[in-house]
Amino acid sequence: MIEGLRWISQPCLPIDAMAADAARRRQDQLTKPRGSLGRLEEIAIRLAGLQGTPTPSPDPVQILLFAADHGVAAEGVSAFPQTVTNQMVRNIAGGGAAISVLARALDARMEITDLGTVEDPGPIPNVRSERIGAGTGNIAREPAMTDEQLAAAMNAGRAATERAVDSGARLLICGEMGIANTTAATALACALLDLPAAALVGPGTGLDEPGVVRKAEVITKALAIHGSSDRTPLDLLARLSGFELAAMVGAFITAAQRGLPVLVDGFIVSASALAAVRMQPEVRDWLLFSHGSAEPGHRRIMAALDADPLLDLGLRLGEASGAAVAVPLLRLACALHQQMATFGEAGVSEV
Ligand SMILES: Cc1cc2ncn([C@H]3O[C@H](COP(=O)(O)O)[C@@H](O)[C@H]3O)c2cc1C
Ligand SMILES: O=C(O)c1cccnc1
Repeated sequence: MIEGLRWISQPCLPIDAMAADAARRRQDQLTKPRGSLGRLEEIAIRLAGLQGTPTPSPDPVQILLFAADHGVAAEGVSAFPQTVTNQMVRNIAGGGAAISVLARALDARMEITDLGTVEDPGPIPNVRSERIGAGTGNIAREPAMTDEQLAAAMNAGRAATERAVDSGARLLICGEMGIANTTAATALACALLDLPAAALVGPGTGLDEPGVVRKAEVITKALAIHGSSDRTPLDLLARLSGFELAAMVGAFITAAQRGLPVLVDGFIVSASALAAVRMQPEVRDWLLFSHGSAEPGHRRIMAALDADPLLDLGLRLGEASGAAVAVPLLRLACALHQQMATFGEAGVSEV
């Protein structure tokens, strides 16, 4: 085990089956035909079991946003230049990005961490700097990161999650910003699922057809160098992913160990979730999934995780935007669970 990562194998917290059963019984007593609130019932029951309470709630919601650059951007695998990562970190912190608007509208807490964008013109207001390097290595030629960098990234995600737990957060959302990170996420997922690049590759920020073909070739090259099936998920994470992806893996494992439910965003975040589950299968119990991403490989990752995301809105942004959009659903599911009258209370006849 890599020095500084021994905590990965610590057990996850068990789910409170009694709280989930009590929530299920309450749902069946509320003034509606049994099961008629569909997945909203499921959400309340799941959260009750995860939070160990008859009064589940996603609030306070903590959003952790991790940003980093990717050496593989040099292969022309994104429709946008690498400098956009740092520019978008400033935009997110300045309030103008999609996630900035969503976090504000939801009154959610957000912490932004720069783990290594290539531009470094000094501190950015409201952004934590935990620079691990000036972006990762180009995975088409070399490993993305060293074991030391992997440990630093995963520990940054762990520490951010511990801060969230200690400050009373009841739902964790992770998001990312990193030009070319759909290439890293696709390579990682292909290696973990033992699938070829063509099975998962997609346009990311908007590559045209020839661009997607080139991107698949780059991923195929990366998989040939690093993707050997006898490598551990941790090794694949170091070789094929990115600092922000590794931080999210650390965050998810820590959340499950500390008992904090997670709402997983789109394609990129799901690749990290898959890696976390491969390292610690019990992490799966702590994950809810917000939406199906338009990035084609997302479906494969959802199938591998036996996940059925709540929404299907054609989103393909990242930044935790889809998870943020699903928060009102969780709020409404919990409000219904807590505030609806039972048949007995309302004097409504049961069958
Ligand atoms: C302006 C802008 C804002 C974004 N916000 C999220 N992403 C998303 O796009 C990137 C991944 O796509 P690819 O692998 O094709 O580069 C990530 O930063 C992801 O968060 C953005 C991308 C852009 C251009
Ligand atoms: O679903 C995502 O996370 C995604 C898809 C395309 C581009 N950026 C992010």
